[in-house]
Amino acid sequence: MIEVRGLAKRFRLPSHQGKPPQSHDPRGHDGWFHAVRDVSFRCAPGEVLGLLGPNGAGKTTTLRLLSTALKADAGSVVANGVDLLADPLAARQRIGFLSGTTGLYGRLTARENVEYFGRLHGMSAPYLRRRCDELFELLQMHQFVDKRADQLSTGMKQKCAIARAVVHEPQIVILDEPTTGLDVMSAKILLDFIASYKALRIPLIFSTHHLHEVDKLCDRVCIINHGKTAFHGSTEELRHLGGSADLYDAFVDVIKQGG
Ligand SMILES: Nc1ncnc2c1ncn2[C@@H]1O[C@H](COP(=O)(O)OP(=O)(O)OP(=O)(O)O)[C@@H](O)[C@H]1O
Repeated sequence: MIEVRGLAKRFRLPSHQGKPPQSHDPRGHDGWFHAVRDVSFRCAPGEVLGLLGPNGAGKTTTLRLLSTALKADAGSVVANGVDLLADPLAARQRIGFLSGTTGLYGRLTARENVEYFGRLHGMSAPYLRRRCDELFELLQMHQFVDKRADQLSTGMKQKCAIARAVVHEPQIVILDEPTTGLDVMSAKILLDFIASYKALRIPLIFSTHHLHEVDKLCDRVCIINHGKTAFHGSTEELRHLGGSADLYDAFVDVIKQGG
């Protein structure tokens, strides 16, 4: 179980920038931009949680706080009783994090990129080999696994980045917009891969703009608007929020209500 409570993060606005980045955005004041103001949600073993919200809502910042890539100003992230914000090393061992910004090593092959991260996590050679074979099979990477990363297509790179993020068999998986840039067949492989975590009873959190992915995969949803949790509940609760049983309508309602 991962439980996130009252997460907050602000960034200093450049001194020449009197106004917040979006002038209608209530988050910029006093020389700071409060990107994440109060985000709370939980994800239990066997659940997939979808993190939704308009562009700039604070999804990536929230996920970077969870992964300890950024230091939170307030709030807590507790996983199986361990306070991850207080113990970033424990967090990095427990969490597999796919970020939209971390590049692969271009001169290494896909296989070498994944193996390198496995070794950094202290995996033994036979265990690492077994785990890589399993991941390359699940993500259908065999055709390009020995190609240099700088020669891979966008979708191939994304699969490689995901394999790298979860090579150490983390207890919690966090993926920032994992299907971005993937064609239909690759997206299907990835969605099946995400779904497989339910059977493993490993909480998986992913951000997305695609409501059909939420419909297909998510047990639970957190909608962030202007840096705050505007909705948190089961996908079924969200679906019936507006009475139309349509996720698109419900999402729009939550955002229009100003969350
Ligand atoms: N390092 C930073 N310094 C200043 N502002 C930042 C920084 N990182 C993010 N922000 C601002 O915080 C807000 C939230 O950004 P974030 O990337 O978390 O949004 P998002 O919900 O992931 O958006 P998208 O759907 O477009 O990916 C944005 O207004 C962004 O400009």
